[in-house]
Parts: sequence; C-alpha cells; structure tokens
Amino acid sequence: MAGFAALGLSPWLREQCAQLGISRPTPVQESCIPVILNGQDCMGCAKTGSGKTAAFVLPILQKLSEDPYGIFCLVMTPTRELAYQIAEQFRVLGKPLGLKDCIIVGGMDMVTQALELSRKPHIVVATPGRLADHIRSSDTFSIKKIKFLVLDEADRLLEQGCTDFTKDLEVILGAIPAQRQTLLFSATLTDTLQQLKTIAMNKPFFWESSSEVRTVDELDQRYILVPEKVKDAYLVHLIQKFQDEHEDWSIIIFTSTCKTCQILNMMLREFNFPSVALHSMMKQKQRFATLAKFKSSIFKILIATDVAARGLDIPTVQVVINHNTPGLPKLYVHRVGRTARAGRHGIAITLVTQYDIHLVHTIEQQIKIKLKDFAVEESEVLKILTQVNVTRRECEIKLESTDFDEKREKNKRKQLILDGKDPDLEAKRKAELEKIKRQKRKFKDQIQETLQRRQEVQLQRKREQKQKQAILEKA
Ligand SMILES: Nc1ncnc2c1ncn2[C@@H]1O[C@H](COP(=O)(O)OP(=O)(O)OP(=O)(O)O)[C@@H](O)[C@H]1O
Repeated sequence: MAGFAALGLSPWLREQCAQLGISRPTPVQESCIPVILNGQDCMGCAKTGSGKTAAFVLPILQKLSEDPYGIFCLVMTPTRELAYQIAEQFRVLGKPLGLKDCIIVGGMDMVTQALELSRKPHIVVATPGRLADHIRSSDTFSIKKIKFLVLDEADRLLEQGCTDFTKDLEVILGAIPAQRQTLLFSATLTDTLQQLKTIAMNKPFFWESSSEVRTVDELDQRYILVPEKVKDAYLVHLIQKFQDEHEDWSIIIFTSTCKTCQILNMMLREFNFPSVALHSMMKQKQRFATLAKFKSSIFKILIATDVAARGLDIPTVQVVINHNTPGLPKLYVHRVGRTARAGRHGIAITLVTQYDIHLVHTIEQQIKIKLKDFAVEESEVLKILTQVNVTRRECEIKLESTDFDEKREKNKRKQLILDGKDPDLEAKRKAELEKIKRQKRKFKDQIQETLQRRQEVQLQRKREQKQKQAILEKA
C-alpha cells in the first residue's frame, strides 16, 4: 500500500495527518484522493469507519491551499451532529491554512449563521433544510463560485425518508455553479447510483470496496430472539453484563422512536446506569451537550434514534444494541457501523422478536453474512423481569404527565405542513394503516395458533394410535 506522498498530498498535509496518527491511507483514500486531486468527480462507497471523511477533506484542503478563497467548498450532510464532526476534521487538518469554516444547521441562531456566511468562510458544512432557508431568505452570501460540492451520506440525502431533503437540495443545486467538482460518499451508495449520477455529472470515478460483505470483519454480529414483553429485561441484563465485564466500554442503544428513546433512558437511569438520550425532539443545544458527554465518556451509554445512526465517529464505542430490528438493511449497516471503526473490534447485538425474523433474513441477505445467536442466561433475565417491567411502566406514566406527547404531535403537524401535507388527512391515513397492521398481526397470531393446535391434535392422535396398537399387540 502506497503512502500519502505517492497519492500526491503535500508535505504540510502529510504532517497534519501524522499528528492525528494517520500514517497510511486506507483503500478508499488511496483510490479517491488522486482522482479528486486530478479534478474528477468522485463517488466513494466504502464500509463504515474506513476513513471516507479524510478521503475528501484532504484533497479539498490541498486544492484550497493552492487557490484560497471563500466560499470554496460546500459540504452537505443529513444530520446536525455530523455537520459539526466534519467541520472539525476540516479545522484540525486545515489548521496551518488558517481555515475559516462555517456550520449551517437547523436549531441554531439564523442571524448569527447569516453573518458568518457573509464573511465568506472557506468551507461551509450544512444540513439541507437550513441552508435552503438561507438561500431563499438572504442575498448577503453567494455559493455561485464554489469549487467543490460534497454530499456526505449521499444516499440518505437523496432518499425520501421521514425527513425528505430532496426539495431543499433542489434549491441548493440551483444556487451553485454547474462547473464544479462533485464528491459523493457513503457506506451504502449502490441503490441510489443512478440518481447520484445526475448530481455528479462530470464522468464520475466510482470506487467501491471489493468485499462482498457489507460490514467490517472486526464486527461481531449477534442476535437474541426475545418475546416483545421481555425485551427490556434483556436490555438491562446485557448492559449490566457489559458494565460488569468491561468498565471502560461505551454502548450505543438504537431505538425506533423518540418516545421509546426517552422512556428507556428514564428507565436505565432508575437502575443507576450512566445513560443519556439523543433524539430529534430534544433542543439542539441539549443534543450537542449530550453527545459531548458521551464522547468524553462521562456517560457511557447513549440511547439514540436513527439520528445517530450515520457517520458519528466515537472510538470508545465497543457495543451497539439494536433495541428494535431495523426495517432496512441499510439502516442496520449504518447503526452497527458506530462500532468496530478504523480497524478496532466491536460487537453488535440485535434484539429480535418473532415478528421481526423476516427482517433479519433480509438484512443477512443484503450484508452477505449470517448473524450469530448471542447466548444469554435466561434465568438471570427472569430474575429481573418484573422489576424492569414495573420500572418501565412507571417511567411511561411519568412521561405521560409531561407535555412530551403534545410536543411530539405539534412537531409532527409542523413538519407535515412544511411538507405541503394536510395533518388531519395524514392522521386518518396513519390510523387506517395501523388498523390494517393490527389486523394482519392478529391474523398471523390466529394462523400460528391454529397450526399449533393442529400439530397438538396430530400428536395426540399418533399417541392414541400407538396406545391402541400396544393394547392390540398385548391382546
Ligand atoms: N488512514 C487512516 N489511518 C488511520 N485512521 C484513519 C485513517 N483515515 C481516517 N482514520 C480515522 O478513522 C476513523 C473513521 O473515519 P471516518 O469517520 O471518516 O469513517 P467513515 O468511512 O466516514 O465512516 P461512516 O460510513 O460511518 O461515516 C476516524 O476516527 C478517522 O480519524
């Protein structure tokens, strides 16, 4: 493997890398850095924790050092926390340049941001919604002359998921020059490749790691099959076990909703675990503070929604627990990728209920690896089951007495209106879908019950036949 010098990186940047302990390029860096330095568009699809950020930060800094001006580069990313992390990489590696960066994300003061933008920073790192708001409402800055556009977690930015970025991206793409270098990175680019090519139009170089398996070899991937009602007891048991055996390990627990995230955090706190929660219903400043506490290992357990699933680079994380099975294999890949980064080892455990087994099969098919069973002493779990369930119920009641649900409803309505949808109509649609889901589940349970009964009857018949035969033989 060649060193950074052979890739064409200047000595000052190599020195910066060395100071951060980055001495040899990773494969994605080795392949993409020369191409970017050569002026080509680039799409890099490499596994989680494989150094994709430096693969675009380093060549951009080199180009900036040759022709410094602002605004030189725009980086788009799906989450606010990730925007701060990327800006930090630019700042640390670009220190000798006296780099000026600016972070434009929702939840922070817009006036301050507008002022910073008007001061022509070299690098702008932004989430799409807030940057589009600035473009629509202000003419005190221009991104018409940027040299580089980077979409980090590019597939997520183009996905029409629960947060749809596509309209804001259209506004942003309309405000930047057609003549630019476009760099697209993610651990899961492949299914949005055609869409991405419409953004990186300049005959993009595409690099994908050759390995069939979508997750890193250093990651031990496990599952535990659990009935829904004992899931929390398993969770508490697992955390206790990891805390007892590995005092210095940090753990991320992923949940499906903000409410579950909040309740689980309250519950773990009741059991005196050092946990913090991170979800989109928290105020932005609180979100940053939470993450800072977790990153500095003051709190060793982070309970988060998928807002933390992508990109976050926290080397102390040794364990990822999926409290719910992710519905999309891609989401699974990103969640479990919060551990076992940059060659370190890690373990991911997914709690799977009987209704989610098909999801596990889909995940296994996509990532090309089978999850292994994680052995748990059930008797230990049973010992704490009642206490855990009672505590959870108490936490639910406590949360109900706050305005959490009300806030959530308001946020949802606001978002729907912003998306141009009718909140009442959407609520009706959702209720109908829930009804169908409940009916389906009931139907499934009924089928299972009938099958079980049939099996029992057949067994009983066989037993009776045997008895009859035995009597006949005796006679
Ligand atoms: N060449 C290198 N040698 C050693 N460590 C590196 C190298 N390049 C980057 N790193 C470190 O590896 C870690 C992971 O890098 P990074 O966050 O860029 O991963 P990623 O590929 O973007 O992952 P994800 O898909 O999860 O966003 C970081 O802490 C980074 O400093």
